[in-house]
Amino acid sequence: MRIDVLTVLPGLFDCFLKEGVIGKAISSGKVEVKVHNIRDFTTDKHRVVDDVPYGGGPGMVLKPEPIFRAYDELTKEGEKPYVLLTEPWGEKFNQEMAVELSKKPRLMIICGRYEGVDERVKSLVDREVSIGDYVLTGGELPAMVIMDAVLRLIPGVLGNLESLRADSFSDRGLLGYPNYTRPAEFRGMKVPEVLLSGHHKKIESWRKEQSLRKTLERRPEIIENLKRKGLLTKEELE
Ligand SMILES: O[C@H]1NC=Nc2ccccc21
Repeated sequence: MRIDVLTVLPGLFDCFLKEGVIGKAISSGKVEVKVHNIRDFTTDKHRVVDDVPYGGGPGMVLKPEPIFRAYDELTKEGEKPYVLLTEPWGEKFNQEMAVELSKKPRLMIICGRYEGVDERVKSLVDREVSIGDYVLTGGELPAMVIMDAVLRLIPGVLGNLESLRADSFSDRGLLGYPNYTRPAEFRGMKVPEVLLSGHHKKIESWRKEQSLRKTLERRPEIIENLKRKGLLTKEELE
């Protein structure tokens, strides 16, 4: 997969693209992420990327020209990208959308900023996406959240597919089970015996029960939803 990011703050992405799972996925060539500074697509001396809103009002709006110039330049060759715009009022990002986006061969993420982008930019956009009902200073962190959730789903990026399978939100949206590692007892807190038993069937059913219990406790609507769709087995319903 290739992702092109358009932003006025490219420096915010430096660590994200170098460290951890994402950093390895890029350095190994499994995925390609290019961050572009919208300012590099201005033509005036002061490299202006924003301006005051027509009709008055607070703050600044990202101008259309530099973004369109960047889009034209970056789509001259190769597959047309599926274009996202990070917006406070966009469609709520979730695991389902992450799975859908992970299947696209090429993405472009335009990072919203200031009081937003000129409305005409949206003629380039396939999906306006928000990561939540709170207002951030810009769309760069949302772009990183989206890339993190999407890139980890690309085959080969996460070493052990098992951890992908056991993820929260991936087994029918149930929350994940509790995890423990050595030592078996720490400050008086013991690891549940079943996990030390080596009895895989018992461990599996304990984990399933913990996952159902945690989901019922914290996100009852997920259980209700699965019940309605008949996606819970008889044992799970007990
Ligand atoms: O993803 C959004 N969630 C919250 N705040 C934002 C601010 C700018 C762009 C995008 C978002």
